[in-house]
Amino acid sequence: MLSHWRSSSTYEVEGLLHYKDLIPRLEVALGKFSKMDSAEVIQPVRTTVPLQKYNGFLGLMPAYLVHEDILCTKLVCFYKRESGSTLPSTQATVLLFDPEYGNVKAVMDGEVITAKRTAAVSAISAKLLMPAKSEVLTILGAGHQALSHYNVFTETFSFKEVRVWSRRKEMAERFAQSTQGHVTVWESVEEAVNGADVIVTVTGASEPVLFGQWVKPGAHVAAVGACRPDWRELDDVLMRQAEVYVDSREGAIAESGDIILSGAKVFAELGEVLNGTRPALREKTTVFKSLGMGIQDAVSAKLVFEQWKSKH
Ligand SMILES: NC(=O)c1ccc[n+]([C@@H]2O[C@H](COP(=O)([O-])OP(=O)(O)OC[C@H]3O[C@@H](n4cnc5c(N)ncnc54)[C@H](O)[C@@H]3O)[C@@H](O)[C@H]2O)c1
Ligand SMILES: O=C(O)[C@@H]1CCCCN1
Repeated sequence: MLSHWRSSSTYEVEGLLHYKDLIPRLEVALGKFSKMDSAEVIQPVRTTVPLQKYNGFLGLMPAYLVHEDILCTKLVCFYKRESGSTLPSTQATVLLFDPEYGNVKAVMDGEVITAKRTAAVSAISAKLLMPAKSEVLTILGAGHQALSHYNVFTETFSFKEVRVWSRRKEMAERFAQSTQGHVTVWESVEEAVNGADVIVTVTGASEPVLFGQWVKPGAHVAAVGACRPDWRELDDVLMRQAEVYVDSREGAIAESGDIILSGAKVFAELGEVLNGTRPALREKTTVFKSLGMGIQDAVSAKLVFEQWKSKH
């Protein structure tokens, strides 16, 4: 049984979860979810307990994939941190159950799972929706998600140029150094996204940082931050001019400030595109609004557990 904690388990999970295994399983799970058949997938919208005093929330994210027999929940705390804070913004633990007996089979660190499965789903969105000839990738934000997105996007696609912007330039510089200089640092969001084919927003912002007037027509935006109904990363212009895709419609209309406050219509779930029931409008400007789903943690946890068992 995996029952280690924090740093050692982060390290352990890191070595057991690989994008090449994760991406196909996430595609299958997203497709099943979008069939809206409770005989296949049961995943309520995440329950959130606001921690106003600390500018954060506790999220409970249970899911059951019936045929795969994966019963799982993630417990995640997320905080909006002041610039310069050294406290972590996300801490998470994933519990994998034996669905027949109800016992917990494994307790694993959820930070790597959260980082990798979120980035992998953004990569799936880009595979489906980015312009056919995409050369420039811009990442807004320079934290954990920025790194996992950089890793999976450069592993999966061949961009000629990767740019980063962060609200603190030194963090963007540190990020660029960690990639051995394969990323260029930009002073302003407007300059960083100028001409970009793919833009990943992975900030802790609660007000828009990316404005539609700066985005090249036809570009694809994977919008990963702003996970509360009153938080924004994207402005109304972008939300209204783009075709909006989501991971879960139900989650998006309950939790996404970018969707709720702009009044933008959701065009499709990624799973609907994967199932062939809604089109991938690659030639249009597209936004994939990611909120994160329990099924994504569940398939990741199963993979980690399988890999761990094969080594013990
Ligand atoms: N969609 C999902 O499934 C999912 C999963 C995990 C995290 N997230 C979200 O992704 C975002 C990034 O998470 P992370 O783990 O990389 O966090 P992190 O704390 O490691 O990094 C956050 C980055 O955002 C920047 N930032 C913070 N506040 C900002 C502001 N007001 N304006 C501009 N930049 C700001 C920070 O400087 C840092 O570069 C968060 O909003 C988090 O809620 C989404
Ligand atoms: O789906 C998730 O895991 C994250 C947790 C933090 C806030 C946003 N969503």
